Amino acid sequence: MAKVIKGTGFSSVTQQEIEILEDHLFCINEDGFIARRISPKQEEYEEVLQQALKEEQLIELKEGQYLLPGFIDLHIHAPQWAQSGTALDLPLYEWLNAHTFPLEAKFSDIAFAHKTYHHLVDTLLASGTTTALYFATIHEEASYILAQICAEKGQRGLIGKVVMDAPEQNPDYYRDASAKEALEGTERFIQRVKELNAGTKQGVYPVVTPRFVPSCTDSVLEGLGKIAAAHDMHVTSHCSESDWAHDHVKERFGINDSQVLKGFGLLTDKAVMAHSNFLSDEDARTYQEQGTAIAHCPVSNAYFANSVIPIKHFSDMGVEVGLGTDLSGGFDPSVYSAIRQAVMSSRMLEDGVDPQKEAASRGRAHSRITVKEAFYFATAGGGESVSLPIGRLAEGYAFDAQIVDTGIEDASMPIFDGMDTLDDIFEKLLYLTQRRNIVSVFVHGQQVK
Ligand SMILES: Nc1nc2[nH]cnc2c(=O)[nH]1
Repeated sequence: MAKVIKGTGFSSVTQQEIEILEDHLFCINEDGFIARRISPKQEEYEEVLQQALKEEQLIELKEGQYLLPGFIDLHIHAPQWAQSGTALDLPLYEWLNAHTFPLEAKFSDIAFAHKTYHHLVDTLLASGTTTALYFATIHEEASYILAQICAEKGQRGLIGKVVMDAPEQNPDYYRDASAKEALEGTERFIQRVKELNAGTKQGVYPVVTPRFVPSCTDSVLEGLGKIAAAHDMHVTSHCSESDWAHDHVKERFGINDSQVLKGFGLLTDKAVMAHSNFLSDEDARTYQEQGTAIAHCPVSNAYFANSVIPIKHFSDMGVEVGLGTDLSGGFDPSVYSAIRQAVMSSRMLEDGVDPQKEAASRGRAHSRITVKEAFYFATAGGGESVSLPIGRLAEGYAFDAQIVDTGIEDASMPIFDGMDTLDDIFEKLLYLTQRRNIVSVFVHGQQVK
């Protein structure tokens, strides 16, 4: 073994159920995977513990520290980190044109890309995000720099060079010159990131990334579908996010966003579609059949979605679900915030929000999710969505983890006199953890914080 971690951890079994791994040994092999998970009841516990001590491989959690899987952010716009926390009073379409496209255009400047992306990846790792599915920009060099920074700093990155070639929907100063150039650039980017990945332990992956249907011509969508199939690539995009985006696609094609994406070969089992708020049941069944996942972005949805997604309903239909921060439509880089908002938004959908209405007709029944379900989305669900063995503290999974210290000075949690069960502590961890509480982070067995 390369490392043995001793401590109490929490990991999802199903969406509703977690396992509490009290005082377990997590044995990490040279390849960065959890080779063995040993409970104190097992015979070999003491022997493995003593051996790890002797070989100086033991990392022992202190009193008040707990182990959680690293979080998976399924939807984040890396360049938008530079404007996080601003401009959220505008609707999506105006926000894109007035703020976001001008900002993203600046990533033709390599020095600016370096500065922003270093800062972002450090921030995410410090916040417990061990895997991120990124939108970069249309620029090949800046997008590649993001992949290099993930590789260097040890974050598992899935990185999309954004494609947006439709002249009517994108400004002249920020769009692909033609479908042909966009497709050639995507092919080159895929090859370069694949080569980079060959020397990277935790994995960096190129992703086919049409920004969203409104910003793409038919020919580029068709070409991207072919590239995704030819290279068996991850795919990501936005789908049916707001009234405007959803209706725009319906007017152009006469069918829903998701059916358009499917027609172009972009709804695959390695596809992750951000938002997906306005899916019909038929669309959700298509996701389920195709193995396509929803990146649920509850913070950003509060600003741009014009609705609350019935995430419980879609998840019960068997659609894979993970969480996204959606920087900077969402202002907070922490997946903890996404977990909290996912629970709160689902409660508001269930109860309804207009006090002028009768309670019985105010909300949508059976919509709430628990914090355990939101934790599942942030970990195991995210792993399933990108078809990688990540998101659980279980044998055969990559050791991606965060150690949370509940007693850290200035951020200690209200845990007194042995009153709390480990179930209570799990909930407190999810609701009260701040960045300062996250004292160590591991990706693929390597300590990165
Ligand atoms: N939230 C969000 N939605 C989009 N739709 C197209 N582009 C974007 C974006 O950058 N953010």
